[in-house]
Amino acid sequence: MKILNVDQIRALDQSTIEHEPIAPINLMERAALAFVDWFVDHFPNTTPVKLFCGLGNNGGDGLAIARLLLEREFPIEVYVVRYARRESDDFMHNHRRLKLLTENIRYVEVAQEIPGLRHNELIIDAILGSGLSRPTEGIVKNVIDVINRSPATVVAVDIASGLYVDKPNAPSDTIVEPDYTITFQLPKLAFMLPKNSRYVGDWHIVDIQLHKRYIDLAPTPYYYTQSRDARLLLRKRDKFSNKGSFGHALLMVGSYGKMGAAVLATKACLRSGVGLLTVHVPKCGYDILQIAVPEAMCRPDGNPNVLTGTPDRGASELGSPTPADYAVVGIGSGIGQAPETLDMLKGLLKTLKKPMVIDADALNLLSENRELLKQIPPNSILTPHPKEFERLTQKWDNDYQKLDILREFAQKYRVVVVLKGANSAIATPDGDIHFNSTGNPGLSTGGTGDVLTGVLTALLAQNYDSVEAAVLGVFAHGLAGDRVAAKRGQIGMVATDIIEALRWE
Ligand SMILES: NC(=O)C1=CN([C@@H]2O[C@H](COP(=O)(O)OP(=O)(O)OC[C@H]3O[C@@H](n4cnc5c(N)ncnc54)[C@H](OP(=O)(O)O)[C@@H]3O)[C@@H](O)[C@H]2O)[C@@H](O)CC1
Ligand SMILES: [K+]
Repeated sequence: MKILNVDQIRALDQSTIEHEPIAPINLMERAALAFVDWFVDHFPNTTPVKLFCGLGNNGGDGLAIARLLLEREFPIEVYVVRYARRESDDFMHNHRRLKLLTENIRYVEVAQEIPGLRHNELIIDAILGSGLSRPTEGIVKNVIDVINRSPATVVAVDIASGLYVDKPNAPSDTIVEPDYTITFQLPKLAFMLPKNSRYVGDWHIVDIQLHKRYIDLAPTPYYYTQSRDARLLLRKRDKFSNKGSFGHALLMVGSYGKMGAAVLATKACLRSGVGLLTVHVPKCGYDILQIAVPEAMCRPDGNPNVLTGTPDRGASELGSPTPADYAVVGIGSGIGQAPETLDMLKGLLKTLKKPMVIDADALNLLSENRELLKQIPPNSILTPHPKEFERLTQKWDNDYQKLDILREFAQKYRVVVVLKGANSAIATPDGDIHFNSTGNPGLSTGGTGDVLTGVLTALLAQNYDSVEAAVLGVFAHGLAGDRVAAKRGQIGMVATDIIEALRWE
């Protein structure tokens, strides 16, 4: 699903009006109805509602919502925040319609006119929407402060008042902190960014049938991966396939004390459809791996504790293939940062041409030796968490700058970068960024990154292209986390649960 910028959202509105065609006021009615459908599904009509609206079209939506909720017998009070003298046409229209139904519309121009808010009430925030052009101030700021201090549940219409759709707010900006945001048609870039989470809450999209062709043609670097997007990427298995059809992967993982990471990556790789899997581990990990995962072949390193890349004498794999002989190499989980391991990584980068998966300590080794970055095979997938990415690049002032740095890095080195976190951001060599929709805070626990490395290695081995593998793998990994959370909660979740919950249909 695409994420459009604020100018495109405005143009989409116009395009819908012209092409459907539909009168603007009827489009506003459609938006209000879609909001109300969600609302009545979530709150009983005994809940007292206070609705705050501004004077533009977000406020117009609010007035239409107020009328529709009154018709559904919600006890609702409407407060028009009069920050200016100019109302939009559709605001005026809905104001007239609402007045036919109720006298109970109040106007807030000074702080004394702001009502008290109680915990059993619901607040609907329709003060400012995507038309925000400057920081909130004066009476708008006062109202937002009162809303944010109140214990009431807050639902924002389209976007929290005071939050920009696609550019950074200043730390000093006053912005509504909603429990829910019900947004029209498309997700907004602001919703994807970690620092905005308190200004977004739990967000949901409602479909208001905006012009589909405009959306299809609109250029954008930003995408949001939902279930149907992921399903389109997933391939079915051919009836006549065999294990050779799904690639032979090599994982180079583990070190003394970190063999758990190796086992997790191995199991996840096998649970993600790889045809054959060889795992190169330091010699100390040989028994561990063979016992823990009988499905994988093991290539013990000559070194007892860390990876050097040189197999132990007597390692019995047929014809002793080199890493370049495998369909894909996944490297990093639990490998540590020993000098011998760095030498191994340097050697691999010199010889490997096919995309690799690079994670964890392999990324830390790269950040200590940035001259190696340009040797990474094109279309490799790197999976840093924000701290690892900062070490690879630089500090950022805000989440938008982080996206710029992410995009530039992926383009410069022609790699796919999975920046892990809530709404993991996947940057492609072409400059696109795909935000993931699955996953939950339960995934913030040791070993889940190793699981992802295994998943991505398996997908590359099966010949998914790197962007598809990253988008699909990250989605499936997060979805597995959501399944575990639904079954046993977020707090007790461990990485092994994620592996068990992976599904590929
Ligand atoms: N697009 C769509 O697809 C659909 C959109 N719909 C709805 O329309 C909403 C967008 O409406 P909108 O464009 O009228 O802007 P809105 O946010 O109501 O602001 C009003 C005006 O306030 C002003 N202003 C700006 N910042 C300010 C500040 N800090 N303090 C005070 N004033 C400030 C600014 O005017 P300015 O002063 O900059 O000229 C601005 O124009 C959208 O969120 C959705 O709810 C749906 O109905 C149907 C489908
Ligand atoms: K709003």
